[in-house]
Amino acid sequence: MAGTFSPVVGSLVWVEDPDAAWIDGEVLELNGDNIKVLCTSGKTVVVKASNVYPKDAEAPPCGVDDMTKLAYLHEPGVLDNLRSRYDINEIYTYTGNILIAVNPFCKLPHLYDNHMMAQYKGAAFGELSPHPFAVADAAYRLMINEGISQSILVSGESGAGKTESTKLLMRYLAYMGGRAAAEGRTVEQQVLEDVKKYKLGHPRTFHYLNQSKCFELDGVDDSKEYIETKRAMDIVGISSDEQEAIFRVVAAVLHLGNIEFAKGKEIDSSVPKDEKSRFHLNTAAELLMCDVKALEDSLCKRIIVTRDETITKWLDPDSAAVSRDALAKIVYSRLFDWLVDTINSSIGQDPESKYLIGVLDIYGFESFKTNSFEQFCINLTNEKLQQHFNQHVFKMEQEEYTKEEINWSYIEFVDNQDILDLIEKKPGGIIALLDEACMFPRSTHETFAQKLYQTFKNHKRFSKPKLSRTDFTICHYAGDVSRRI
Ligand SMILES: Nc1ncnc2c1ncn2[C@@H]1O[C@H](COP(=O)(O)OP(=O)(O)OP(=O)(O)O)[C@@H](O)[C@H]1O
Repeated sequence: MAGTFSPVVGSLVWVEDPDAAWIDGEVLELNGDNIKVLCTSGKTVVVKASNVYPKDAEAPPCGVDDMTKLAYLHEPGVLDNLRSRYDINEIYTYTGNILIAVNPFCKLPHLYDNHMMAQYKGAAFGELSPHPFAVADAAYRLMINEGISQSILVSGESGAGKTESTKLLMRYLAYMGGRAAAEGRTVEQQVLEDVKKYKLGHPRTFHYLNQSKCFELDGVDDSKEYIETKRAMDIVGISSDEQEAIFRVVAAVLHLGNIEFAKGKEIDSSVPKDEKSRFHLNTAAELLMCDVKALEDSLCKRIIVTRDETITKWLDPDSAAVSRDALAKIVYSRLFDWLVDTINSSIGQDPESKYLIGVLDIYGFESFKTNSFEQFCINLTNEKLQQHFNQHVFKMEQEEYTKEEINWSYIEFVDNQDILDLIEKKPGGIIALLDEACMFPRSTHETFAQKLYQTFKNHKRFSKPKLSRTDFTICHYAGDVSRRI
């Protein structure tokens, strides 16, 4: 866009600013390739003509709810529109059928209540203010009326608010297909009964909860969240007996975490450390409905089954603590898996079903000073989705315009294919190099680092890299490769 725009004296423009990202101003002088701009901040800057973007003087001060209505759909125009809307507490904006959400970093309960869901039910897309409920409703209606499965992709950087948006989408879909919850006792009553039944106390007293030393968050009311969680479980059809079992298991995990061990009578053996540890052991067994001696043995002993015999080995206190944490993790993880299965079948996921709505909430793009291999994989997935998005949205839309004979100008977008090639292309791409390096012992890692350095150096986006070979650090030879660029 900047390339095709020829500013004249008096043009309103956007110029890049190191602090504010973009700042608007008026062109004062043109001098060959350079132009002088008087910014609204009062400062005058001289910039390359190819680096300024036109500003729409007629843009409404409160922004537009669908950015396809903008005169110029370029980065400063999009950001300015989102900021104008954010200033009037409008965090959602459409770009066609894409919903853009800006993280409000505060609770906005009035936006998401039952009344809101009722309003969006069946409303034509675009008729009401942009909202995740509108996206979910459109997907639901398309699936029901056209008999086509739907996908909703939620993407964005880490912490942008994807999971919150996903929860809203799921809440709306559950509302469309679920049933209402029954409320009885007051919030306080219910929370207190719980605390009592599961022998729980303040989070500060539980090892698994007190590591961060953060027990309260501004704007988060734990009792309300608890009731919300129970209500959500009611909505997806988890019975009260099952809910009771879920809370019992979670409480049991917390009690397990508080069992400490001391040396026992036998060599290298262990026993619960004191009365407090015994109390937590007994409560965990009670909540898990298992024999307390069997639970103690499972923590303090290891049974090794060989072809000929079964050997019981005592564990020392440190090993018993490891065994305790492993048990807590596996119980919690099984509970999680059970919840996913139960929710899927409760909300009617039927393996025979012809259609479905998939909601993908991916890990957000992350960039730290030192990135782990996991972050590298997360970022690759994001790059691949971006490529899919580019091809699907830009290509498809532009084909549609051509078909309809609509007068349009080609929309420029940054093609990230070169990044994907750098990572995935065979041979010579980072993954291929990693594969190669992981097959050989540590001694080959210097060669690997050299090849990786060369790959970056040859790459067009890094053709003048401010990199040195020591910027590539390789951790274990089993394939855990840390990347520092
Ligand atoms: N619509 C919203 N209303 C209120 N708070 C929000 C909203 N969206 C995001 N937040 C706040 O931002 C925080 C981070 O959001 P969230 O966990 O959804 O990010 P994410 O994009 O899923 O991050 P990651 O990729 O790291 O998982 C939330 O814990 C919440 O405090």
